[in-house]
Amino acid sequence: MGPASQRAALVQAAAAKPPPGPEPHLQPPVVEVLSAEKSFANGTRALAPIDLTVRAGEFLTLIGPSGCGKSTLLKLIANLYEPTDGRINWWRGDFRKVGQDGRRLAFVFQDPTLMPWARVATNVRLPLDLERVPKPQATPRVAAALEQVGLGHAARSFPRQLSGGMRMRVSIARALVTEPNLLLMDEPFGALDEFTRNKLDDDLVALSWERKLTTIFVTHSIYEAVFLSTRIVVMAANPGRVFREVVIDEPMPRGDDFRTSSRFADLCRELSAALTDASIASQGKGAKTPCAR
Ligand SMILES: Nc1ncnc2c1ncn2[C@@H]1O[C@H](COP(=O)(O)OP(=O)(O)OP(=O)(O)O)[C@@H](O)[C@H]1O
Repeated sequence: MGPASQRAALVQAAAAKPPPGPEPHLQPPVVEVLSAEKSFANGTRALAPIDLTVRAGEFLTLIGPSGCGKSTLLKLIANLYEPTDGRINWWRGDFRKVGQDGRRLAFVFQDPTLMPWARVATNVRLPLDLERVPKPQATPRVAAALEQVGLGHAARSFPRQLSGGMRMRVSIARALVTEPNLLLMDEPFGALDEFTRNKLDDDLVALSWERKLTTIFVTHSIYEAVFLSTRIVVMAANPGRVFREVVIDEPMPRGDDFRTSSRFADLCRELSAALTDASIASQGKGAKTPCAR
């Protein structure tokens, strides 16, 4: 099966599934940010106290002017940074809960950061090698993760032989191979052309819905945020803070029908207005207005 038909199969499989069970607000919390704030050693106050609960199955997007602390908040949630004050709960406990009982977190960065000398399959296997998963168990998991991103045929290729979109798919496969339930993505498609980005957005919506992933996503794109998210948190800067929330109650999985609908256009307008307000609220210290894409 070629990548296009694999993608279509994935979208179809997702569409064939029954709708998810309880309402989003009744789902258990996966991440609770409890008055967490962050200042850096150089005195930059990146985040004022943030309160945010992300529930199982949500696709939550952080958007806001440059420097409002989206990446900092994501890194706090990934436990890559420690809050200066306040705390974060994962599955209602501290970070030791992560990794226990199948509760897994994976992070996808904007740069795919692949090992150039290693084949695609070896790149995807890296987290399993680090966990010392024996090769006979790791190999089928790597194959399954590559199939999921439509790259089953590219296992033996080297990163230099792949397009930018394919390299990003490898990076996503490397996250999926760990079978995460919490996926953190920091502007993963920001460097890609619009066509490739739309295709990856389509696949991500199908994947996260089918696998009931809880996803926290950072983007500068209004269209991408509306297309992917169940909820969007608009942040303001100076200091970084939650400014407004926009709920996208369109059913999953979504496709071009939604992308070309008047409802989509209305939601983009609503988010654009919220971002303009957030930019105004951030002004005074050089905050930039986000782009429309
Ligand atoms: N390691 C660091 N040391 C000092 N200051 C930092 C560090 N990382 C980020 N900052 C500062 O913290 C603030 C928030 O940065 P952050 O990268 O989280 O914002 P962002 O919203 O993700 O920005 P962008 O949209 O431009 O990627 C900025 O003022 C930034 O300069």
